[in-house]
Amino acid sequence: MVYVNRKEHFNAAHKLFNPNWTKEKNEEVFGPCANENWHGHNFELIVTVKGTPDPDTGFVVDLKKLSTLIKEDVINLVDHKNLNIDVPFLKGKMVSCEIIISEFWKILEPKVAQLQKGASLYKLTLYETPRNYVEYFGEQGI
Ligand SMILES: Nc1nc2c(c(=O)[nH]1)N=C([C@H](O)[C@H](O)COP(=O)(O)OP(=O)(O)OP(=O)(O)O)CN2
Repeated sequence: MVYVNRKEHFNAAHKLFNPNWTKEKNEEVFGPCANENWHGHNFELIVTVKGTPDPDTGFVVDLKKLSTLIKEDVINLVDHKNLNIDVPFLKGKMVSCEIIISEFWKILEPKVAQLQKGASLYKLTLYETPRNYVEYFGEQGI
């Protein structure tokens, strides 16, 4: 098996805010991330696809096709958007990295499987800041 990676980026605004809590409780739990007038991040999304190289092309998956898929099905929906307001698949959800990455997985997993026979989505990695990032392998429970 070979693991092939494609990194994409997007810029987006959000706030971490539980509507069932008071403003004070949100500020206590989320700190500046609960700022009611939003804040922004430069996100990086790394998509890892697993498979065996095709004998004719040497590719597990064509990285150009993978990049186009990620951009059309995920990046274009979140780039320069307010994640709490503008993105239908995040509506009503807490927009932590954990929730964002699991929603990305639901979109990408079936589409990646169609790119090349035997190739499958292995892992997503989402950087919210250069120091804060999450990884998701599609395990259930979220
Ligand atoms: N488990 C999670 N914890 C936190 C999340 C998250 O999505 N999942 N998100 C945030 C904030 O949105 C944001 O990431 C915090 O930004 P910031 O504190 O500026 O980030 P840094 O740690 O990189 O900045 P430092 O200057 O190093 O503190 C918070 N928690």
